[in-house]
Amino acid sequence: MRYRRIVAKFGTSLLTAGSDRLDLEAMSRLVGQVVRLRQAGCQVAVVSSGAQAAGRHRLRGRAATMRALSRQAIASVGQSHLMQSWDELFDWHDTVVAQVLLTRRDLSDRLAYLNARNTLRDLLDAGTVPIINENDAVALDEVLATRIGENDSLSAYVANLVDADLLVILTDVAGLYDADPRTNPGAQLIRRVERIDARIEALGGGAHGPGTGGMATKLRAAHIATQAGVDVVICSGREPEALIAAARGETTGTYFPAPGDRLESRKRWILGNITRGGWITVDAGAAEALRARGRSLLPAGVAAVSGSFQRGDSVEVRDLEGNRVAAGLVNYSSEELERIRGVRSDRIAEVLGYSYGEEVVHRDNLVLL
Ligand SMILES: Nc1ncnc2c1ncn2[C@@H]1O[C@H](COP(=O)(O)OP(=O)(O)O)[C@@H](O)[C@H]1O
Ligand SMILES: N[C@@H](CCC(=O)OP(=O)(O)O)C(=O)O
Repeated sequence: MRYRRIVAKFGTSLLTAGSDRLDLEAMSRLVGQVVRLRQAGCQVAVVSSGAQAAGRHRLRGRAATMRALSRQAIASVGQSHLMQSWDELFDWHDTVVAQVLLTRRDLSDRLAYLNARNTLRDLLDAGTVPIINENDAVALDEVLATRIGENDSLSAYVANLVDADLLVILTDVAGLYDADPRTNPGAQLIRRVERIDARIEALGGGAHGPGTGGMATKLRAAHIATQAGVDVVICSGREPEALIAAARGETTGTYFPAPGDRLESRKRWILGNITRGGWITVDAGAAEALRARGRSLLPAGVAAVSGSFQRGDSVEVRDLEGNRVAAGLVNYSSEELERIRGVRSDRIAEVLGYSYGEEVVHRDNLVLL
């Protein structure tokens, strides 16, 4: 496979296959592909829509209950059915799934963001398939800031969150056309988009069926993800091997290559956001481990903590002479680090009463200066 860590987004229109309920056959074909990717050594996180559709179907024949419930409440009814279906289908392949429900607030709050990221990475590293949806029940419409509102954008945020190499948005059309193919029979499929500019954005129409955002929100998602260095494919999930083909770099849909590489954009972010609040001084052994051996920074190598910073900040690392060694995203605040500096990693939980992992800065989140 060309890509290793993949986020696959399944839209309502695909999961219901044009009906008014979840289509287990369509879902099981997707499951088969995810399992094969896992066997090929890929990590796959799924963003699954379909809770509202499943909820409406569950409540069919109960008109009064349906009328009394908001869309969010209907999604809560459907989410458990949706998850049960995924769980059973993956279980046939001896694959464990995990439900993760997110809101916009979880992505904008730094602590929640880091916790979600750690949980998702743990789930992927352990070989499970996280299945993510928006937590519709608490993502209130009235409080606009807490709701993403559609899963195309959510899938782009998740791709960033787990540091994916590829985001595949699987839907019920073959990809991006130069006009909405439902209303323009002569519309042509666009195979590759180098830059999502206003001309491309103008092509994205809305949804006609059970879907929420249509092509417009898929293009927005593609823009978010490619800017962060993640390649994106929009393709038809009805094609039997669509997800596998995308992971091989051979999609028959629309391919959006990211303009820069993922690491570069991440490094740019780390370097552009170094906090002025404080810095970490490391001993000679740790400085050498970072500079020459590409290692993570562990608490045992931390000699001193200066100033104040929060978990998740980009913090400068200096050697005992005060020379700059690196900058990186810290897993511990300055207060926590003060308590665990010099301590062996396996004793972090004993000292703090909890642990955010054995590294102060993971090498993936570190840039040498
Ligand atoms: N330029 C376009 N190219 C392809 N599809 C388009 C375009 N503009 C609008 N669409 C519509 O977008 C729909 C897919 O979005 P949507 O129904 O929200 O799917 P999903 O449920 O997978 O998110 C297609 O069925 C199509 O009618
Ligand atoms: N959380 C909602 C997501 C709705 C949504 O974004 O649908 P879609 O446009 O089909 O991906 C649900 O599960 O129904």
